[in-house]
Amino acid sequence: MSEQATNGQTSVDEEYEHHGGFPKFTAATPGPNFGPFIEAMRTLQDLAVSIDAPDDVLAEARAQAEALAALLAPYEAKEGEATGGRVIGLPGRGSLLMLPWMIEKFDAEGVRSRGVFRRYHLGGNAAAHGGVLPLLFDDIFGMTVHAAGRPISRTAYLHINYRKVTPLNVPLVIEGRVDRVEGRKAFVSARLTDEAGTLLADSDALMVQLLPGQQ
Ligand SMILES: CCCCCCCCCCCC(=O)SCCNC(=O)CCNC(=O)[C@H](O)C(C)(C)COP(=O)(O)OP(=O)(O)OC[C@H]1O[C@@H](n2cnc3c(N)ncnc32)[C@H](O)[C@@H]1OP(=O)(O)O
Repeated sequence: MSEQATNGQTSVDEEYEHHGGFPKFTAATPGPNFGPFIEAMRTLQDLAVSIDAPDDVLAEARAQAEALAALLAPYEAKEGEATGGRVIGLPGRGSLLMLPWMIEKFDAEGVRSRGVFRRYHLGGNAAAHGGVLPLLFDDIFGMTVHAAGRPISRTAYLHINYRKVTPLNVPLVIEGRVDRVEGRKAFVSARLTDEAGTLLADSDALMVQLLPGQQ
């Protein structure tokens, strides 16, 4: 992406053109411990939602968790500067919020990502919580419009058809594409399938490019 004006300053127009009113994000290149740290945090989330432990074990876990929070608190950084969410080579771009999936394809034809829903995504009956799927679809749509060369846009609506229950810990694939563009509006769609191609959910959404200066 070309972000610099000829005088070395990022022009407002260029900033808007590429970021659509969102904060400017640049890729982060953390040290080798960041990825394993985030993965360990996900394992903790899996355990936090699934354990049935005695209270003395919980007392020790609480103490260790509070110590870890105290260790990290001095390093809290603002949006756009925190490492999480800016590491393209890590699952979920290194964000604990995002699904820990890896991008396989990112171009104007569309975006494809692959991964699993984990124990901490459990809704009921061994299936993913229905509220987690919009997060996956919304993020793939955000990436899809960006990969198509449009500024990062804001989701106006997002509709999901839940076709089959979404299993945990089974490799799945999501593919998104831009179906049509009308000025500021990009109409996008995506399909979530298993590796055999069985459709689990599909979605369509409207992504609206922000106007200059729009909050
Ligand atoms: C590698 C890095 C990648 C990084 C990738 C990571 C990116 C993640 C991206 C995540 C994206 C998000 O989740 S964003 C967060 C969730 N979304 C939001 O919070 C959006 C909140 N809503 C808004 O801000 C606003 O309503 C907007 C911006 C969507 C639209 O407001 P506006 O700018 O005033 O425009 P407005 O005139 O109302 O609408 C523009 C056109 O869209 C149509 N329109 C607007 N809303 C709707 C609607 N719900 N359903 C139908 N049509 C609609 C209007 O009719 C109009 O059509 P016409 O008359 O012109 O034909």
